[in-house]
Amino acid sequence: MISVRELTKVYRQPTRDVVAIDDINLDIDDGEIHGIIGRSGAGKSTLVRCLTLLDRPTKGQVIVGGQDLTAVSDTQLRNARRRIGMVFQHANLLSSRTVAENVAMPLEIVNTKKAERRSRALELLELVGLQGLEDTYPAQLSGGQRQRVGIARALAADPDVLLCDEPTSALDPGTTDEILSLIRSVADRLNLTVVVITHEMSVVKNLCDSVSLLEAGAIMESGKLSTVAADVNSQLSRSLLPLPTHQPASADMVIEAIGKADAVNTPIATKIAEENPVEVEIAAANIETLGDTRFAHYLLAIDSPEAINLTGIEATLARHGFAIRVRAKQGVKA
Ligand SMILES: Nc1ncnc2c1ncn2[C@@H]1O[C@H](COP(=O)(O)OP(=O)(O)OP(=O)(O)O)[C@@H](O)[C@H]1O
Repeated sequence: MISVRELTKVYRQPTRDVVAIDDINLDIDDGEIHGIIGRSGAGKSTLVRCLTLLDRPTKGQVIVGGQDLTAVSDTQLRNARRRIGMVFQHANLLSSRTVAENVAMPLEIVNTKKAERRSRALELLELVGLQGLEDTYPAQLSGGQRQRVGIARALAADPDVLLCDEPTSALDPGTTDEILSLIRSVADRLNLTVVVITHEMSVVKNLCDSVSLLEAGAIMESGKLSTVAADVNSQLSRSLLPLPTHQPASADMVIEAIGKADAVNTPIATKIAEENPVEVEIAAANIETLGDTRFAHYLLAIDSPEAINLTGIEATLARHGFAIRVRAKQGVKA
C-alpha cells in the first residue's frame, strides 16, 4: 500500500547541508498500523511532509496505492492527497465554524453539495462518538473531543490512508488511550492503512502492528511489533519491554533473555538450574502483552563455584524458546 524508496531530504543552507531524511526505505501493508518513532530532531516532521509531498524530497519515491507521488502532475497529486487523511497533534479546527462544518471542510473543497456534506458530517460524528455535538463550536469541546473532530474531518473524503502526526502528544493519558482506541477501531472498520508519527513508545505499544525507529533521518530498525520485541539485541525491544532500572550489582554471569507466547509460562530459572550446575536468580523481569502476544523479558544472574558452561545454558534457553544476550561473563569457561 505505501512504499518509500531511497527517500532523502537535504536542506541546503548557506554554510552547510542538513540531511533531514537519509535514504529511507519502508513498506507498509494494506490495513497495517505502522508507527514511526523518533526523538526530537530525528526527522519525523520532515518525513510527514515528504510522504504527502508538501515538501519535495531531494531524492527517492513515495508510492501510495501503486501511484508514485513524486512522478505525478499537480492535479494528480491533489487527487492523491485526498486519499490520505491527516490527523495532527492539535486538531487545528476553525473556531468560527461548527463541529459539523469543520468535519465537512474537505468536502467543501471538492464542491460537495451542502446537504450531502451535512449528512456525511453527522455520519462521521457518530463514528467518532460525538453525535449530538454537530452544532457546537470547537471552543465548547475538550481536547479529546476536538481530536475526535480532527479524526472525523480526516475521514471525510473517504481516504485509504490515515497519516497521524503526534496525534496524542497534547492529551492526558486517559484521553490518549481513548483516542488510540478510536484510531484503531476506525482503521479496522474502514480498512485504513495508518502511519503514526510519535515520540512516545506507549503509542506504538498500544496502537501499532509494526514500527520503525528513526534516528538522525535514517531508519535504524523496522518490523512487526512481535518480531522486533522478541529480538533481544534490538534497541526497540529494550523500550518495548523495559526492565526495571535497579539491577544486580554483580554475578558470575548476567544474561538477558526474551521469550514469547508459550515460553512466558516456562519457569526458566528452575529449568536452567535443573539442566546446568549453576544457581540462577531472576534479577529483573518484565512480562507484557503486545498486540495478541505475551512477552517475557528477564535479566538472569547466574553464579557458580566452577567455571560456567555457557553453551549448556544457551541450549536450555533456546530449547524453551528464549533469545539471549550475554551482558557479563566473568565466570565463563574459556
Ligand atoms: N526547513 C528546514 N531548513 C533547514 N533544516 C531543517 C528544516 N526543517 C528541518 N530541518 C532540520 O532537519 C532535522 C529534522 O527535523 P524535523 O523537524 O523533521 O525533526 P522532528 O523529528 O520532527 O523533530 P521534533 O519532534 O522536534 O519536531 C533537524 O536537524 C532540523 O533542524
